[in-house]
Amino acid sequence: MFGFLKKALKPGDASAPVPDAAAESPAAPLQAPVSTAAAPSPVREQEKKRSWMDRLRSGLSRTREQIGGGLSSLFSRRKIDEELLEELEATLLMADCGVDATQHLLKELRLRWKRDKLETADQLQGALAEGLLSILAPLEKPLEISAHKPYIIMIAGVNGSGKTTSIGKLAKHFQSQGKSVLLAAGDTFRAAAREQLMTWGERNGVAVIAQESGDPAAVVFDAISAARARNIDIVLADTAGRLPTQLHLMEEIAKVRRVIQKAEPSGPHEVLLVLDANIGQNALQQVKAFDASIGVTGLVLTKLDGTAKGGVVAAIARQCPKPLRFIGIGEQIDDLQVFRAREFVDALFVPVGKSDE
Ligand SMILES: Nc1nc2c(ncn2[C@@H]2O[C@H](COP(=O)(O)OP(=O)(O)OP(=O)(O)O)[C@@H](O)[C@H]2O)c(=O)[nH]1
Repeated sequence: MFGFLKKALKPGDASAPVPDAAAESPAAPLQAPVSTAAAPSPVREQEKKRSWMDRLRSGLSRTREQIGGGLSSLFSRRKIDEELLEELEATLLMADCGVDATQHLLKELRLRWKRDKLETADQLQGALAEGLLSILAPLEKPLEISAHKPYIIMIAGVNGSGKTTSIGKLAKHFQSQGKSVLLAAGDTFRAAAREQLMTWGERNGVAVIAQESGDPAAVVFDAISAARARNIDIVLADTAGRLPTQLHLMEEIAKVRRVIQKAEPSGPHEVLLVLDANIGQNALQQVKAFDASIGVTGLVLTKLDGTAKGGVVAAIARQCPKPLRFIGIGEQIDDLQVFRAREFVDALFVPVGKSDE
Protein backbone atom coordinates (compact mmCIF):
# COMPACT_ATOMS: atom_id res chain seq x y z
CA MET A 1 0.00 0.00 0.00
CA PHE A 2 2.86 2.37 0.71
CA GLY A 3 4.98 1.54 -2.27
CA PHE A 4 5.01 5.25 -3.05
CA LEU A 5 7.07 5.84 0.08
CA LYS A 6 9.88 3.79 -1.38
CA LYS A 7 9.99 6.11 -4.36
CA ALA A 8 9.82 9.24 -2.25
CA LEU A 9 12.91 8.36 -0.23
CA LYS A 10 15.61 5.85 -0.82
CA PRO A 11 14.98 2.72 1.22
CA GLY A 12 15.68 3.32 4.90
CA ASP A 13 18.59 1.46 6.33
CA ALA A 14 18.06 1.04 10.05
CA SER A 15 21.33 -0.62 10.69
CA ALA A 16 24.37 1.30 9.63
CA PRO A 17 26.98 -0.93 8.03
CA VAL A 18 29.14 -2.46 10.71
CA PRO A 19 32.78 -2.29 9.74
CA ASP A 20 35.23 -4.88 10.83
CA ALA A 21 35.83 -4.54 14.53
CA ALA A 22 38.39 -1.87 15.29
CA ALA A 23 41.70 -2.78 16.71
CA GLU A 24 41.78 -2.24 20.45
CA SER A 25 44.11 0.45 21.58
CA PRO A 26 46.87 -0.92 23.79
CA ALA A 27 46.82 2.44 25.59
CA ALA A 28 43.31 1.82 26.91
CA PRO A 29 43.70 -0.58 29.83
CA LEU A 30 40.16 -0.10 31.14
CA GLN A 31 38.63 -0.52 27.75
CA ALA A 32 37.14 -3.96 27.20
CA PRO A 33 37.87 -5.52 23.81
CA VAL A 34 35.49 -4.54 21.06
CA SER A 35 33.82 -7.57 19.49
CA THR A 36 36.03 -9.21 16.90
CA ALA A 37 33.16 -10.97 15.15
CA ALA A 38 33.38 -11.19 11.39
CA ALA A 39 31.46 -8.67 9.28
CA PRO A 40 27.75 -9.52 9.47
CA SER A 41 26.16 -11.32 6.54
CA PRO A 42 23.55 -9.47 4.45
CA VAL A 43 20.96 -12.00 5.67
CA ARG A 44 21.71 -11.18 9.33
CA GLU A 45 21.58 -7.46 8.57
CA GLN A 46 18.20 -7.96 6.87
CA GLU A 47 16.91 -9.85 9.92
CA LYS A 48 18.18 -7.13 12.25
CA LYS A 49 16.41 -4.52 10.17
CA ARG A 50 13.17 -6.51 10.15
CA SER A 51 13.27 -6.98 13.92
CA TRP A 52 13.85 -3.23 14.41
CA MET A 53 10.92 -2.45 12.10
CA ASP A 54 8.65 -4.80 14.07
CA ARG A 55 9.73 -3.22 17.35
CA LEU A 56 9.33 0.27 15.89
CA ARG A 57 5.82 -0.61 14.70
CA SER A 58 4.99 -2.05 18.07
CA GLY A 59 6.56 0.94 19.88
CA LEU A 60 4.59 3.44 17.81
CA SER A 61 1.32 1.54 18.24
CA ARG A 62 -0.31 4.15 20.45
CA THR A 63 0.53 7.02 18.11
CA ARG A 64 -0.56 4.84 15.19
CA GLU A 65 -3.90 4.19 16.90
CA GLN A 66 -4.22 7.94 17.40
CA ILE A 67 -3.51 8.85 13.78
CA GLY A 68 -4.19 5.75 11.65
CA GLY A 69 -6.89 4.32 13.93
CA GLY A 70 -8.60 7.69 14.10
CA LEU A 71 -8.54 7.81 10.35
CA SER A 72 -9.98 4.33 9.84
CA SER A 73 -12.77 4.98 12.30
CA LEU A 74 -13.57 8.18 10.42
CA PHE A 75 -13.70 6.22 7.21
CA SER A 76 -15.79 3.40 8.52
CA ARG A 77 -18.56 6.00 8.57
CA ARG A 78 -18.44 7.88 5.30
CA LYS A 79 -16.53 9.22 2.31
CA ILE A 80 -14.12 12.13 2.25
CA ASP A 81 -15.80 15.46 2.91
CA GLU A 82 -14.98 18.73 4.65
CA GLU A 83 -16.34 17.51 7.99
CA LEU A 84 -14.15 14.44 7.85
CA LEU A 85 -11.09 16.56 7.13
CA GLU A 86 -11.91 18.69 10.16
CA GLU A 87 -12.09 15.58 12.31
CA LEU A 88 -8.78 14.44 10.88
CA GLU A 89 -7.34 17.82 11.86
CA ALA A 90 -8.44 17.21 15.47
CA THR A 91 -6.92 13.70 15.34
CA LEU A 92 -3.54 15.06 14.25
CA LEU A 93 -3.62 17.74 16.93
CA MET A 94 -4.35 15.08 19.54
CA ALA A 95 -1.33 13.11 18.37
CA ASP A 96 0.69 16.26 19.15
CA CYS A 97 1.59 17.09 15.57
CA GLY A 98 1.14 20.75 16.53
CA VAL A 99 -0.91 23.45 14.83
CA ASP A 100 1.69 24.36 12.23
CA ALA A 101 2.34 20.82 10.93
CA THR A 102 -1.36 19.93 11.12
CA GLN A 103 -2.40 22.96 9.07
CA HIS A 104 0.33 22.26 6.57
CA LEU A 105 -0.80 18.63 6.21
CA LEU A 106 -4.46 19.54 5.90
CA LYS A 107 -3.71 22.12 3.23
CA GLU A 108 -1.87 19.46 1.24
CA LEU A 109 -4.66 16.92 1.74
CA ARG A 110 -7.36 19.36 0.61
CA LEU A 111 -5.32 20.13 -2.47
CA ARG A 112 -4.85 16.44 -3.29
CA TRP A 113 -8.45 15.60 -2.50
CA LYS A 114 -9.60 18.05 -5.17
CA ARG A 115 -6.75 17.66 -7.64
CA ASP A 116 -6.27 13.88 -7.48
CA LYS A 117 -9.95 13.16 -6.78
CA LEU A 118 -9.21 11.09 -3.67
CA GLU A 119 -12.12 8.93 -2.61
CA THR A 120 -11.08 6.03 -0.41
CA ALA A 121 -9.54 5.67 3.05
CA ASP A 122 -6.45 4.10 1.52
CA GLN A 123 -5.99 7.03 -0.81
CA LEU A 124 -6.33 9.56 1.97
CA GLN A 125 -3.99 7.59 4.25
CA GLY A 126 -1.52 7.36 1.40
CA ALA A 127 -1.66 11.12 0.85
CA LEU A 128 -1.30 11.74 4.59
CA ALA A 129 1.69 9.40 4.85
CA GLU A 130 3.32 11.11 1.89
CA GLY A 131 2.72 14.54 3.44
CA LEU A 132 4.21 13.40 6.77
CA LEU A 133 7.20 11.95 5.03
CA SER A 134 7.98 15.21 3.29
CA ILE A 135 7.72 17.05 6.64
CA LEU A 136 9.96 14.55 8.47
CA ALA A 137 12.58 13.90 5.80
CA PRO A 138 14.66 17.01 6.61
CA LEU A 139 15.11 15.74 10.20
CA GLU A 140 16.91 12.65 8.94
CA LYS A 141 20.54 13.62 9.31
CA PRO A 142 22.33 10.72 11.00
CA LEU A 143 25.27 11.70 13.17
CA GLU A 144 28.54 11.37 11.36
CA ILE A 145 31.55 10.99 13.60
CA SER A 146 34.28 13.15 12.14
CA ALA A 147 37.99 12.45 12.31
CA HIS A 148 38.33 14.45 15.55
CA LYS A 149 39.77 12.24 18.24
CA PRO A 150 38.31 12.14 20.78
CA TYR A 151 34.97 13.13 19.24
CA ILE A 152 33.13 14.71 22.17
CA ILE A 153 29.39 14.32 22.48
CA MET A 154 27.69 16.27 25.26
CA ILE A 155 24.29 14.96 26.36
CA ALA A 156 21.71 17.24 27.98
CA GLY A 157 18.03 17.22 28.87
CA VAL A 158 15.53 17.56 31.67
CA ASN A 159 15.37 15.10 34.59
CA GLY A 160 14.29 11.65 33.61
CA SER A 161 14.21 12.30 29.86
CA GLY A 162 16.40 9.25 29.32
CA LYS A 163 19.90 10.73 29.08
CA THR A 164 21.79 8.09 31.02
CA THR A 165 19.93 5.20 29.40
CA SER A 166 20.52 6.72 25.97
CA ILE A 167 24.24 7.06 26.69
CA GLY A 168 24.37 3.34 27.46
CA LYS A 169 22.60 2.53 24.22
CA LEU A 170 24.75 4.96 22.24
CA ALA A 171 27.91 3.38 23.64
CA LYS A 172 26.75 0.05 22.24
CA HIS A 173 25.77 1.67 18.93
CA PHE A 174 29.20 3.24 18.44
CA GLN A 175 31.02 0.11 19.58
CA SER A 176 29.16 -1.87 16.95
CA GLN A 177 30.64 0.55 14.43
CA GLY A 178 34.10 -0.35 15.66
CA LYS A 179 34.62 2.84 17.72
CA SER A 180 36.11 2.92 21.19
CA VAL A 181 34.04 4.86 23.71
CA LEU A 182 34.59 6.48 27.12
CA LEU A 183 31.78 7.73 29.36
CA ALA A 184 32.00 10.85 31.53
CA ALA A 185 29.68 10.79 34.55
CA GLY A 186 28.98 14.53 34.48
CA ASP A 187 25.79 14.14 36.52
CA THR A 188 27.42 14.70 39.89
CA PHE A 189 24.13 15.70 41.55
CA ARG A 190 22.51 12.31 41.54
CA ALA A 191 24.64 9.48 42.91
CA ALA A 192 22.20 7.04 41.30
CA ALA A 193 22.95 8.53 37.87
CA ARG A 194 26.66 7.82 38.37
CA GLU A 195 25.90 4.24 39.48
CA GLN A 196 23.59 3.80 36.49
CA LEU A 197 26.31 4.97 34.12
CA MET A 198 28.86 2.65 35.78
CA THR A 199 26.46 -0.25 35.23
CA TRP A 200 26.04 0.63 31.57
CA GLY A 201 29.84 0.93 31.32
CA GLU A 202 30.35 -2.51 32.85
CA ARG A 203 27.71 -4.05 30.66
CA ASN A 204 29.38 -2.70 27.50
CA GLY A 205 32.96 -3.04 28.71
CA VAL A 206 33.46 0.73 28.50
CA ALA A 207 35.50 2.85 30.89
CA VAL A 208 33.60 5.44 32.94
CA ILE A 209 35.30 8.52 34.41
CA ALA A 210 33.48 9.53 37.59
CA GLN A 211 34.03 11.33 40.88
CA GLU A 212 32.28 10.72 44.17
CA SER A 213 31.08 14.30 44.17
CA GLY A 214 32.23 17.61 42.84
CA ASP A 215 32.20 19.75 39.80
CA PRO A 216 30.62 18.21 36.69
CA ALA A 217 32.85 20.34 34.47
CA ALA A 218 35.95 18.87 36.19
CA VAL A 219 34.73 15.31 35.55
CA VAL A 220 34.22 16.05 31.88
CA PHE A 221 37.64 17.74 31.67
CA ASP A 222 39.29 14.66 33.24
CA ALA A 223 37.39 12.38 30.87
CA ILE A 224 38.68 14.23 27.82
CA SER A 225 42.28 14.00 29.09
CA ALA A 226 41.80 10.29 29.82
CA ALA A 227 40.33 9.70 26.36
CA ARG A 228 43.33 11.40 24.78
CA ALA A 229 45.78 9.35 26.85
CA ARG A 230 43.97 6.12 25.95
CA ASN A 231 43.48 6.96 22.27
CA ILE A 232 39.70 6.70 22.57
CA ASP A 233 37.48 7.64 19.60
CA ILE A 234 34.37 9.01 21.33
CA VAL A 235 33.61 10.62 24.70
CA LEU A 236 29.96 10.58 25.77
CA ALA A 237 29.48 13.19 28.49
CA ASP A 238 26.43 12.87 30.71
CA THR A 239 25.10 16.00 32.44
CA ALA A 240 22.64 16.46 35.29
CA GLY A 241 18.98 16.81 34.36
CA ARG A 242 17.56 20.30 34.65
CA LEU A 243 14.53 22.30 33.72
CA PRO A 244 15.01 25.20 31.35
CA THR A 245 13.35 27.38 34.00
CA GLN A 246 16.14 26.64 36.51
CA LEU A 247 18.34 29.43 35.27
CA HIS A 248 21.26 28.83 37.66
CA LEU A 249 21.40 25.17 36.59
CA MET A 250 21.21 26.11 32.94
CA GLU A 251 24.19 28.38 33.57
CA GLU A 252 26.03 25.43 35.05
CA ILE A 253 25.47 23.24 32.03
CA ALA A 254 26.70 26.12 29.86
CA LYS A 255 29.84 26.04 32.01
CA VAL A 256 30.30 22.33 31.24
CA ARG A 257 30.19 23.25 27.59
CA ARG A 258 32.80 26.00 28.05
CA VAL A 259 35.09 23.63 29.94
CA ILE A 260 34.82 21.06 27.15
CA GLN A 261 35.88 23.81 24.77
CA LYS A 262 38.82 24.65 26.99
CA ALA A 263 39.91 21.01 27.05
CA GLU A 264 39.36 20.65 23.31
CA PRO A 265 38.91 23.91 21.34
CA SER A 266 37.09 22.18 18.49
CA GLY A 267 34.59 20.55 20.87
CA PRO A 268 32.00 19.67 21.81
CA HIS A 269 31.53 18.14 18.37
CA GLU A 270 27.90 17.28 19.04
CA VAL A 271 25.47 18.59 21.64
CA LEU A 272 22.61 16.13 21.91
CA LEU A 273 19.38 17.12 23.61
CA VAL A 274 17.41 14.15 24.93
CA LEU A 275 13.64 14.65 24.82
CA ASP A 276 10.95 12.42 26.31
CA ALA A 277 8.23 12.02 23.64
CA ASN A 278 5.57 11.98 26.38
CA ILE A 279 5.98 15.72 26.90
CA GLY A 280 4.45 16.40 23.48
CA GLN A 281 4.39 20.08 22.57
CA ASN A 282 6.61 21.03 25.54
CA ALA A 283 9.46 19.56 23.54
CA LEU A 284 9.49 22.72 21.44
CA GLN A 285 10.20 24.97 24.43
CA GLN A 286 12.89 22.61 25.65
CA VAL A 287 14.67 22.65 22.30
CA LYS A 288 14.58 26.45 22.23
CA ALA A 289 15.77 26.89 25.82
CA PHE A 290 18.62 24.38 25.65
CA ASP A 291 19.63 25.66 22.24
CA ALA A 292 19.93 29.19 23.59
CA SER A 293 22.07 27.96 26.46
CA ILE A 294 24.33 25.29 24.97
CA GLY A 295 23.78 25.29 21.17
CA VAL A 296 21.96 22.03 20.47
CA THR A 297 23.20 20.26 17.32
CA GLY A 298 21.04 17.14 17.43
CA LEU A 299 18.10 15.50 19.17
CA VAL A 300 17.34 12.13 20.70
CA LEU A 301 13.62 11.42 21.13
CA THR A 302 13.04 8.71 23.73
CA LYS A 303 10.02 6.78 25.02
CA LEU A 304 8.15 6.79 21.74
CA ASP A 305 6.81 3.47 22.95
CA GLY A 306 3.89 3.90 25.28
CA THR A 307 2.95 7.39 24.11
CA ALA A 308 0.27 8.57 21.71
CA LYS A 309 2.22 11.80 21.23
CA GLY A 310 4.66 10.59 18.59
CA GLY A 311 3.25 13.25 16.25
CA VAL A 312 5.51 15.68 18.10
CA VAL A 313 8.19 14.74 15.57
CA ALA A 314 6.17 16.63 12.95
CA ALA A 315 5.90 19.66 15.26
CA ILE A 316 9.67 19.61 15.79
CA ALA A 317 10.26 19.33 12.05
CA ARG A 318 8.11 22.37 11.32
CA GLN A 319 8.94 24.58 14.29
CA CYS A 320 12.48 23.82 15.45
CA PRO A 321 14.04 21.54 12.88
CA LYS A 322 17.15 20.25 14.60
CA PRO A 323 18.52 16.97 13.20
CA LEU A 324 16.78 14.06 14.91
CA ARG A 325 19.77 11.75 15.33
CA PHE A 326 18.21 8.86 17.27
CA ILE A 327 14.85 7.61 18.49
CA GLY A 328 14.20 5.39 21.52
CA ILE A 329 11.39 2.89 21.72
CA GLY A 330 12.14 0.96 24.91
CA GLU A 331 14.52 0.28 27.75
CA GLN A 332 16.59 -2.44 26.09
CA ILE A 333 20.02 -1.74 24.69
CA ASP A 334 18.94 -2.15 21.05
CA ASP A 335 15.89 0.06 21.49
CA LEU A 336 17.68 3.20 20.33
CA GLN A 337 18.28 3.55 16.61
CA VAL A 338 19.15 6.10 13.96
CA PHE A 339 16.06 8.08 12.90
CA ARG A 340 14.91 7.26 9.37
CA ALA A 341 11.90 9.26 8.21
CA ARG A 342 10.58 6.58 5.88
CA GLU A 343 10.78 3.84 8.51
CA PHE A 344 9.02 6.09 10.98
CA VAL A 345 6.14 6.91 8.64
CA ASP A 346 5.92 3.27 7.56
CA ALA A 347 5.68 2.19 11.20
CA LEU A 348 2.99 4.79 11.85
CA PHE A 349 0.71 3.37 9.20
CA VAL A 350 1.58 -0.32 8.88
CA PRO A 351 0.74 -2.46 11.95
CA VAL A 352 3.15 -5.02 13.42
CA GLY A 353 3.63 -8.13 11.33
CA LYS A 354 2.44 -6.43 8.13
CA SER A 355 4.71 -5.03 5.51
CA ASP A 356 4.44 -3.60 2.06
CA GLU A 357 7.84 -5.02 1.12
N1 LIG B 1 9.87 2.93 27.78
C1 LIG B 1 11.02 3.59 27.65
N2 LIG B 1 11.70 3.95 28.75
C2 LIG B 1 12.85 4.62 28.59
C3 LIG B 1 13.38 4.96 27.31
N3 LIG B 1 14.53 5.65 27.51
C4 LIG B 1 14.72 5.72 28.84
N4 LIG B 1 13.72 5.11 29.50
C5 LIG B 1 13.50 4.99 30.97
O1 LIG B 1 13.30 6.29 31.50
C6 LIG B 1 13.75 6.34 32.84
C7 LIG B 1 14.65 7.55 33.03
O2 LIG B 1 15.82 7.34 32.24
P1 LIG B 1 17.24 7.91 32.67
O3 LIG B 1 18.19 7.49 31.61
O4 LIG B 1 17.57 7.60 34.08
O5 LIG B 1 16.96 9.46 32.56
P2 LIG B 1 17.94 10.67 32.86
O6 LIG B 1 17.59 11.73 31.89
O7 LIG B 1 19.35 10.23 32.88
O8 LIG B 1 17.46 11.07 34.33
P3 LIG B 1 18.17 12.09 35.38
O9 LIG B 1 19.51 11.52 35.68
O10 LIG B 1 17.23 12.08 36.55
O11 LIG B 1 18.23 13.40 34.75
C8 LIG B 1 14.44 5.00 33.10
O12 LIG B 1 13.55 4.17 33.79
C9 LIG B 1 14.69 4.45 31.70
O13 LIG B 1 14.74 3.05 31.66
C10 LIG B 1 12.61 4.57 26.15
O14 LIG B 1 12.95 4.84 24.98
N5 LIG B 1 11.44 3.90 26.39
